Amino acid sequence: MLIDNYKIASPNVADTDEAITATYNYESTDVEQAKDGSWVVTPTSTQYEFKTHKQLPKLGVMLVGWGGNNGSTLTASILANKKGITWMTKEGLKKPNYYGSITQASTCRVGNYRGEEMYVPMSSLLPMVDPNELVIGGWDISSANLAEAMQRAQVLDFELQRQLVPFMKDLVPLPGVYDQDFIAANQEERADNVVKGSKKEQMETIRQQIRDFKQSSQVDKVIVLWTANTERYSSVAEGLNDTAENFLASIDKNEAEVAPSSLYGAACVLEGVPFINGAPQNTLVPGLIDLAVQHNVLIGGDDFKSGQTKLKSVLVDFLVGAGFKPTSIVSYNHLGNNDGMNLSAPQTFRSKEISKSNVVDDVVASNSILYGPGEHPDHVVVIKYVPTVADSKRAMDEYISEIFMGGRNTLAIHNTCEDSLLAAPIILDLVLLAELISRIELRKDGQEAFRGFHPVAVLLSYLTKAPVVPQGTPVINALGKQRAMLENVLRACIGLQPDNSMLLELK
Ligand SMILES: NC(=O)c1ccc[n+]([C@@H]2O[C@H](COP(=O)([O-])OP(=O)(O)OC[C@H]3O[C@@H](n4cnc5c(N)ncnc54)[C@H](O)[C@@H]3O)[C@@H](O)[C@H]2O)c1
Ligand SMILES: O=P([O-])([O-])O[C@@H]1[C@@H](O)[C@H](O)[C@@H](O)[C@H](O)[C@@H]1O
Repeated sequence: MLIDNYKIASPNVADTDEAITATYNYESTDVEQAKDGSWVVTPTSTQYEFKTHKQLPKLGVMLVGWGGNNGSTLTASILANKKGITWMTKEGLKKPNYYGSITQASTCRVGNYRGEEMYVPMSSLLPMVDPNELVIGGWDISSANLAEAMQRAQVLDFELQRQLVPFMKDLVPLPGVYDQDFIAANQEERADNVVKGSKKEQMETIRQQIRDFKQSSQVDKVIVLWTANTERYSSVAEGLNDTAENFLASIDKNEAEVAPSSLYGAACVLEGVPFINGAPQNTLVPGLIDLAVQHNVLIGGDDFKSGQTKLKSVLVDFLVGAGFKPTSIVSYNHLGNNDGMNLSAPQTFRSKEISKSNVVDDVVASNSILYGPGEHPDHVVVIKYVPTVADSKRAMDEYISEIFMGGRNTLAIHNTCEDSLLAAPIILDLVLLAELISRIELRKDGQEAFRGFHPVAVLLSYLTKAPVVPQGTPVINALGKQRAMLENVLRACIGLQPDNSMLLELK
């Protein structure tokens, strides 16, 4: 049963007009190796205090690549939800929704009432910005307005598009920073709306555009998210982008190897604006991460985890967790949108191949019963550009696993859907959760001052194929663990322990 009108009755939770403050016992373990080589696992309990500020900002979102399939689809969908626009289709009347968003369409278990499992919307756990109130803007190297972009994307039903055109035709992307060396050559014909000048001048232009947007839209906060084309990887080198100082110096020196996406990231950090990378390239080079940490500005990424890879991070976790040994994973897909066209170039495909391939590493490494040192399933990723299917991506996967007594199990999966209808709600969650995270402070027992989370927003991992994590911390790709990490931190902020599924009270 779903309940959305509830309160937490706990002596450890104080809920005032300004903030929700919760004292929380964090139960974990400490693992040490004894002198004789044996291992000792010691349960630990650490007291944390969480403070979540409740004042919701008028939130502005600036999308890099606003005129793309994802950007135009998200903009259209928020307008349709906000205005309650319905549309007729051959299957009947359709209503707008936010399916595919965990904040807007998923629930969390809070307990059992007289034998019935009780759930609450994830969005009710802590005060969260209403997506219908977002103010959206952004950049695109294509000058097409958002109505033209929506039509170009061929994602939404015609009857819905027709009703949205009046609300979108006057939304025009800001000129973007374009460097043909970083995306496929086939994108050049699209690039009629670009910022000229040196890299330093381009970065300063982006900074000014952010300030202008904040001023003109009268928002309290801005979050910038990259949903522009996938770039090739940037080289990472000492003296180039290994530290904040070297990274900024490289921009000053107009260093060719500084990618447009990293320029947007630098502009955001210097403006104190969170920056999230929804594509697979290594935008967040070490120097940019260092800059974000120095300025304590939230950054996150990489690459929305939307469909084929999201399923992979569940399926391999299930197989290995069940004691089966995946030995071959082949992921093929074809799509016909501009993303697919951009990915038809080897250098941009390579960026995507990396993010789609590394997603099983944590699960494989978790089971040395199945996998010897350095052993890994065969893993192949293929992406082909087929214009006819447009945004309706066709994904075909084959998983072969060794099972009991020399047996073999083969799973063949076919998955078809508009890629942008998977990505748009993920963009929404990234933005809403990044804003929420920035309002949460915490302190550990005995520490005086509250502090924010580490600027590298590992809590966004559920939404990304290749989570960027603070240096020296593990990369978790298994979807269940990623979701648990996020939900349990939100639960801790209202004094609730993780839902451990033990149901001891019923046994
Ligand atoms: N399911 C998904 O759609 C999905 C999942 C994961 C990641 N992604 C990534 O999201 C990104 C967007 O996907 P899409 O389908 O919307 O692609 P798209 O090609 O339709 O949109 C990208 C937009 O970015 C613009 N652009 C390119 N370089 C720019 C720059 N430097 N500055 C400003 N604008 C720029 C392009 O003109 C285009 O309008 C891609 O990188 C894709 O790999 C998509
Ligand atoms: O579905 P998924 O693997 O999460 O991600 C998608 C890929 O399958 C597709 O090839 C690519 O074009 C999209 O940008 C997205 O990355």
